[in-house]
Amino acid sequence: MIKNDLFLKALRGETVERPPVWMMRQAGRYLPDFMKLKAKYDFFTRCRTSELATEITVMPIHQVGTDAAILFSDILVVPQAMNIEVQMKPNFGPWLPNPIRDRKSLDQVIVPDVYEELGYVYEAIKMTKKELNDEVPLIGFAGSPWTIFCYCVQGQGSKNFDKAKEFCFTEPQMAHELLQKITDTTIAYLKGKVEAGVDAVQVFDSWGGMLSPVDYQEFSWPYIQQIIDALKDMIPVIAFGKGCWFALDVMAKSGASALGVDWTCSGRNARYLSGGNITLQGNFDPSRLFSPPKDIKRMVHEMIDEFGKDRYIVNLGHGILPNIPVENAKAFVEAVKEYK
Ligand SMILES: Cc1c2[nH]c(c1CCC(=O)O)Cc1[nH]c(c(CCC(=O)O)c1C)Cc1[nH]c(c(CCC(=O)O)c1C)Cc1[nH]c(c(C)c1CCC(=O)O)C2
Repeated sequence: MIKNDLFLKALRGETVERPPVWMMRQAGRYLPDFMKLKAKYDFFTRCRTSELATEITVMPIHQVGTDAAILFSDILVVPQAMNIEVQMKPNFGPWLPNPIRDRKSLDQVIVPDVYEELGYVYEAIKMTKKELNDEVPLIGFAGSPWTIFCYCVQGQGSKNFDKAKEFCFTEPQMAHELLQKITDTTIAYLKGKVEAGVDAVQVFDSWGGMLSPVDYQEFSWPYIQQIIDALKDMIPVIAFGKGCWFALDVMAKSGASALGVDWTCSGRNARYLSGGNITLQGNFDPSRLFSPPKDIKRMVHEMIDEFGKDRYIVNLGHGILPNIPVENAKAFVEAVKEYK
C-alpha cells in the first residue's frame, strides 16, 4: 500500500485533509541536479537508461516534496516506436526529419509490439517503483493521439501546427488512419505501463486547444475516449487538454477519473462546465511561479478556495518552465501542505 495516498484518494473523489499536489513536467527542466545529468547524457539516453530515468523521476519527490511522481520519459517515444524517426535537438526541441504527409509515408507507420520497442520504459517503471518504496504513487503518461499526430505531421514544434491541420482538412481519411494507428499503439503502451506498476495514467492533449470545438470532436476527443474506454477499469485516467475548456462537459462524461485544466479557465468555470462532480486538476499559470514565494503562497490558497479542497489535485496549468527558481517551486508545494 502507498503511504501517501492523497493523490489516489482525490482521483477516487474521497474527502481529504488537504488536496494533493504535483507539477506537470516536474521531472527535470528546472532542477540543478537534472541539469548536471543533462550535460552528460543526451535526451533519449536519459529516457532509455533505467537508472537515469529513475534518478530523475524521484528527484522532485525528495527535493520539492510533491505528492506523486511522474516517470521521466517523453510523449515522443511512441512515434519513435512506430517507425517514425524522432530526434531531440538541443535548444530546438523535437525534430522529425520525415514527417507523415502522404500515403507512402503513412504506410510505413507501424503499430509496434510495445514490449519489444518500449520495453525500456517498462524497465524504468519497475526500477522507479522499487526506488519510491511506496512513498508516493507513480504516474505514467502518453500524449493524446492528436498531440502526437501534430508532431508526426508538422515535423517539429509549432505555434499553430498549420501543416498538421492542413493534412486533416485536405486528407481526412489518411489523417484518421494515422490517428487510429497512434491510438492503437498508445492503448497497448499504456496497458504495458499498468502491468509494469504505474498507479495512474495521464493523457496529455497539449495541442487540443489548437482545434476549434467542432474539429476537436472529430480529430482529438474520440481517440482520447478510446484510450479511456480501454483503461478506465484497470487504472485511474487523467485527461489533460490544454485550451480545451470548451470540451469539459463531454470529458466529464467519459469515465476519466480527473480532468486537467489550464489557467485560461477559472476554477469556478471549470467546475461549472464539468458538472461539479468530477475531480479537477490544475491550473496555476506556470509563469506565476516567477512571483515572489509569498505571492505564490497566497495565490495557491486562493486557487484551492476556488476549486474546493475535495475532488481537486493542485497542479500547474501546463508544464513547469525551465528557468523557475527551485525555491519558488518549493513554495508552490509548501503552500498546499500549509493549506488549512
Ligand atoms: C508536448 C510534450 C512533449 N513532451 C511532453 C509533452 C506534453 C506535456 C507538455 O505539453 O509539456 C511530456 C513530457 N516530456 C517530458 C516528460 C517527463 C516528465 C516530466 O518532465 O515531468 C513529460 C511528461 C520530458 C522532457 N521532454 C523534453 C525535455 C527537454 C529536453 C532535454 O531534457 O534534453 C524533457 C525533460 C523535450 C521535449 N519534448 C516535447 C517538447 C516540445 C520538448 C522540447 C521542449 C522542452 O524542453 O520541453 C514534447
